Amino acid sequence: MKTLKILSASQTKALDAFTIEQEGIASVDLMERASVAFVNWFMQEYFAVQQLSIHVFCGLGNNGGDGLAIARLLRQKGFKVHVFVVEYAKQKSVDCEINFGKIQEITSIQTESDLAFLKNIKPNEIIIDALLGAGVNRSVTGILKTIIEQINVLKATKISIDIASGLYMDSANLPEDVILKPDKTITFQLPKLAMMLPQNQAFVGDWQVIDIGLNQQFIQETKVENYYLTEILPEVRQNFSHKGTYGHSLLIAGSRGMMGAAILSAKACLRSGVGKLTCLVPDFAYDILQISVPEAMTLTYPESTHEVLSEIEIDNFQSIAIGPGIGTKPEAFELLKSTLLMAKNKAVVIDADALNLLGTEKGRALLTLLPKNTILTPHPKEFQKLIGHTWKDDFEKLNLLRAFAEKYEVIVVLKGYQSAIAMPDGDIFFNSTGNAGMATAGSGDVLTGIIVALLAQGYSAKEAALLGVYQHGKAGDFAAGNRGKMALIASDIIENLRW
Ligand SMILES: NC(=O)C1=CN([C@@H]2O[C@H](COP(=O)(O)OP(=O)(O)OC[C@H]3O[C@@H](n4cnc5c(N)ncnc54)[C@H](OP(=O)(O)O)[C@@H]3O)[C@@H](O)[C@H]2O)[C@@H](O)CC1
Ligand SMILES: Nc1ncnc2c1ncn2[C@@H]1O[C@H](COP(=O)(O)OP(=O)(O)O)[C@@H](O)[C@H]1O
Ligand SMILES: [K+]
Repeated sequence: MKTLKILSASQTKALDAFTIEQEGIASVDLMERASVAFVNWFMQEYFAVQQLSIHVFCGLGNNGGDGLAIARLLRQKGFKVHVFVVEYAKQKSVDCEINFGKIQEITSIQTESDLAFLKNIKPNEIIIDALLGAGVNRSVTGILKTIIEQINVLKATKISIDIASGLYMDSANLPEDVILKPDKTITFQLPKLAMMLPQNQAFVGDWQVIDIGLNQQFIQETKVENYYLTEILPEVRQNFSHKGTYGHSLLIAGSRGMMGAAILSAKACLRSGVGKLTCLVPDFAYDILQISVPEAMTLTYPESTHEVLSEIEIDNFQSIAIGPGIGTKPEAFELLKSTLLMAKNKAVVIDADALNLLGTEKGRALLTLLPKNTILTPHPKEFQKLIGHTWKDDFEKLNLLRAFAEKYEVIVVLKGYQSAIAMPDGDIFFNSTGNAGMATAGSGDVLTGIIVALLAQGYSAKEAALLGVYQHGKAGDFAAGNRGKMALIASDIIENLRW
C-alpha cells in the first residue's frame, strides 16, 4: 500500500526546519529547490505557451519568495513574465527579500488604483498565485482582499503555489473569507487536509503534489492521523487454489422496484474474486436473480415477513453484506436486526437502506450490535442520519466521522470524491481514485459487492475497505476513460474492474 501523509501546519513547519538543519542548507536554497521543482512541472505542462504572458502575483512571505524565484526561473527559460509584489505590509520575509533582490522589473501594488491593469489580462494567459501560502493565519483584508477578489473574476488560468492564497491548510475558514479560486494548486511535498474536503472545491481546483526533497526520515517518523491513499493492490491468486479458497459471501439486497441494486452488488461481488456468492432476496425476485446473475446462488424469503434467517446456516458464509435496495419498511428493519444478531464475529458490510434504517431513532439502538470492524459505507446524507445531526463545516464532519469509527469500533467509508475511510484507531484515509462520472445511481451498490467479496477472501476489514474503495474508483476511472464521465453508468464500473 502506498500513502502520502497529511501533515498539520505545525508539522509542515517542523519538517521544513528539520530538512534545513539536517541537510545543512539555507532556507533560501530550499526555496530555490521548491521553485525549480515548480518550474520543471510548469515546463512539462505549458511548454507550448512560451509566447503567452504569465502574471506572477507575490506576497511578502516565503510564498511570495517562491513566486519571485519562479518568475526569475521562468524568464530564464524564455517565458514572458510580469511580476507584481503586493505591498500589504512593511516588511518582507528574509528569503522573500533575497529573491526580490535577484530579479528586475517588478511592479509594486500598493493601492486599489494600481489594479487597473488587471482587466487587460486575457483569458488565455496564466496567473501564478504566490500571495499567501501555508503561513496564512487570519482573514485576508485590505489590498490583498481586493486583488484576490479581482483575480477571481478573471478568466485566465490560475495556478496557486503550495495552497490558494487565504486558504487555511488544516482548519476551517470563515464562510465570508476571501480566498483565491485557482484552476490548479501545485502543492509542495505532501497534500494538505484542506484539499480533501468538498467545501474547499473552489479554492483548490485540480491539485497535484510536487516533490521538493524534504526529509523522508522526518516524514516517516511523524505521527499523523490523515493519509492520502495513492495505491493498493490485491494479493496474487495461488495456482492450486479453488473456489473454496476464496470464501462465500451472503448478500442481502433488493426489494420490489429495487432489484437492480441487488444485481449490481452481486455482479460486482463476483467480479471481485469471491469463491461463491449467495443472494438472499424476497421470493418474487427468485427468477430475476437467477436469470440476471447465473453465477450466484439464490435464497428467498416471503416478501411480507422477515422470518427467514433462522433457516440460514450463517457459518457457511465468511462475509455478509446487507442494504442495497432492501427498502426501509418495518420488515426490512426486522431483517436488519436479525442479521446483526446472527452476524456476531462475522465480517459485515452495511450499506444504503440498512444505513437509513440504522439512522432512525430505533435504529441507532442497534449500533452497539455491529460486530467489531464492520464496514459501513454511507454517503454524507446517510452519515448525517447515522449520527442524528449535521455539522457546521467539513472539518467538523471529519471529527464526527473519526469519533463514530472509534466509538463503535467500526470502519466508516464516507463516500464521495476523495472518499474518507475512517478506521477504529482514528486514522482516516482519503482515496485518490474515482471521478464525477461515478455520481450515478447504483455506483454505491457496486462498492458494497466489491468489499464483501474481499472480506470473504480473508482480507482484513481495513484492507478490504481500502482496497475496495481504491479499485472501485480505479474501475470508474477506466470506465470514464472509455466512454466519458457523462455516459458512465454503474454497470460500466463492474465491466471495468481489473484485478
Ligand atoms: N519553509 C520552507 O522551508 C519552505 C516554504 N516554502 C514556502 O513558504 C510558504 C510559507 O511561507 P510563510 O510561512 O512565510 O507564509 P506566507 O503564507 O508566505 O505568509 C507570510 C506572512 O503573512 C502574514 N499573514 C498571514 N495571514 C495574513 C493575512 N491574511 N493577511 C496579511 N498577512 C498575513 C503572516 O505574518 P504576520 O503578519 O502574522 O507576522 C505570514 O507569516 C509555503 O506556503 C511555501 O510556499 C517553500 O519556499 C519551500 C520551503
Ligand atoms: N464526484 C465523485 N467522484 C468520485 N467518486 C464519486 C463521485 N460521486 C460519487 N462517487 C462514488 O460513487 C459511489 C456512489 O455511492 P452512493 O451515493 O451510495 O450511490 P448509490 O446509492 O446510487 O449506489 C460512491 O462510492 C462514491 O464514492
Ligand atoms: K499561494
